Amino acid sequence: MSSRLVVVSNRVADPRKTAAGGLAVALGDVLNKTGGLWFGWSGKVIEAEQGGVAGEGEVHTHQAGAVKLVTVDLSREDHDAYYAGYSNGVLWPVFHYRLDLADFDTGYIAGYRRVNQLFARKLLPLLQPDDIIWVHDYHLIPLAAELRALGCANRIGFFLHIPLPPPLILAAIPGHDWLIRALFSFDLLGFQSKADLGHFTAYAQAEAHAQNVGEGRWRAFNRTVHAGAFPIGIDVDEFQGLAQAKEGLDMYVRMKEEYSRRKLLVGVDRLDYSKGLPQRMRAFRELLASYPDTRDSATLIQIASPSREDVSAYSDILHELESLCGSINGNFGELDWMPVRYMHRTVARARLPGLYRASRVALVTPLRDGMNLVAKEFIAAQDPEDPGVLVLSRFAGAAEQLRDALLVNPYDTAGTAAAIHMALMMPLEERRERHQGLMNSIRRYDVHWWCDSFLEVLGEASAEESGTPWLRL
Ligand SMILES: O=P(O)(O)OC[C@H]1O[C@H](O[C@H]2O[C@H](CO)[C@@H](O)[C@H](O)[C@H]2O)[C@H](O)[C@@H](O)[C@@H]1O
Ligand SMILES: O=c1ccn([C@@H]2O[C@H](COP(=O)(O)OP(=O)(O)O)[C@@H](O)[C@H]2O)c(=O)[nH]1
Repeated sequence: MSSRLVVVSNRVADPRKTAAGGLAVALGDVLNKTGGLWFGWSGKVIEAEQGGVAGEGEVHTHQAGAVKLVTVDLSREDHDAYYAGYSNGVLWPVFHYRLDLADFDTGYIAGYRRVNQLFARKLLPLLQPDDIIWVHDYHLIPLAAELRALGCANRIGFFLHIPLPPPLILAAIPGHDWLIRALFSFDLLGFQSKADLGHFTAYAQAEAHAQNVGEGRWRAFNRTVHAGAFPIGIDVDEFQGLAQAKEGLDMYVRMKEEYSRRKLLVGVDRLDYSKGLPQRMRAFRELLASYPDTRDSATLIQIASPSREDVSAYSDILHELESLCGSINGNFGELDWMPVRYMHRTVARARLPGLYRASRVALVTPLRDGMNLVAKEFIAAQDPEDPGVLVLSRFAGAAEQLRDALLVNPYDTAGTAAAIHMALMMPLEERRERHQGLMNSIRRYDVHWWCDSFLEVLGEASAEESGTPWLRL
């Protein structure tokens, strides 16, 4: 591809360093290879007494290997309305089917628009005419429309990393029509799964009266947009390399020694209500209660990395989880065995492959998840001769691809406990067969496939076909 790639996302990270959160990890992998420009929020919030004025952000430029990182600071007011407020207080819960947790009655939308306009203003002067722009995630749905309003005629694609719910859930958002109209300013829309794509096309037809004008092409508001499912993957070789590097090997050896008498289960998640952590703990408690052979032998290491602590639903889940872990250890623990080891901390990504490889079972049981890269990392890190078993929620985007995992309904406590027990007892031959099937899938649909196939379709979308770029919001 000769055009330069310009990636825009809320979260930007030095691609040579590790980051918690699947989006930053995946984009770091992609940009490390292609080079280009990565634009987004600096992660810095400027308080009013430091001169933080709503709408104005200082721009920082930093060369990180082949990637030019350009980031903008946000004022406290903008950050609170755009990130904590509209993105994570409205869009995140609704897109994860949690209308009960959404904070609709707010003025957040003004801050959300203000930051998208700020991003458009700061990005526009950095663009070259044949740049391909790839915008990521729910924080930036109106960005193409704002760029178009400033005269940007570049090809612009959008990838949604989180689920898209069915039309009647989406329609609960005040101004949902405005959001979906904004999507039509892009040339290509990518979703994580066929289910999410189906929800978009159902919404587009029912609410926006979109017409299907060819394979994957939808016309509404005088614009034609392509839409497709592009499930994100991982860089399998890079992850396996981490497993073989010193830190990965040290971790593996330490875990194997420490748990030589036990079967290790592992969970690695941001502490987010979408990840189903309390439900997982209840299933683990049910396992210990109903399958006595697991007592004194199964140990669950749960890493819950801190996330979005300024949104109240996140502090509620922390207390619930801590109390469940405490009661499981209190009720089932012995002097020489604690069933749950819980850490509220981010663990460096380089240490995870060793932990995954030493574990017999991974519990990836979100109530909803766009994809879930931890599931794929766990598979990549296994020893094919003696692999662990993946217990995976049917509500993770990854479940559409990873059919050889043990698929569970995380709301069904007894059913999930039974699946965990089956995973712990699974004979070697079946573990190998399932692992082989899972490896084939993550290798075929890896992060390079994701990036190449998205950019190929975006490259084919022509300006004439997309129609007038000046879609007014
Ligand atoms: O940036 P944060 O608010 O700290 O949150 C971290 C990221 O969480 C979400 O990740 C999603 O993208 C993953 C990769 O596609 C996917 O596997 C996972 O299922 C999603 O939850 C969020 O979408 C990102 O924007 C955040 O950066
Ligand atoms: O303590 C942690 C927790 C998570 N991760 C990484 O963060 C990403 C999480 O991505 P996923 O798609 O599973 O979920 P998200 O957090 O993006 O919703 C994975 O690459 C994990 O290896 C990490 O490095 N350290």
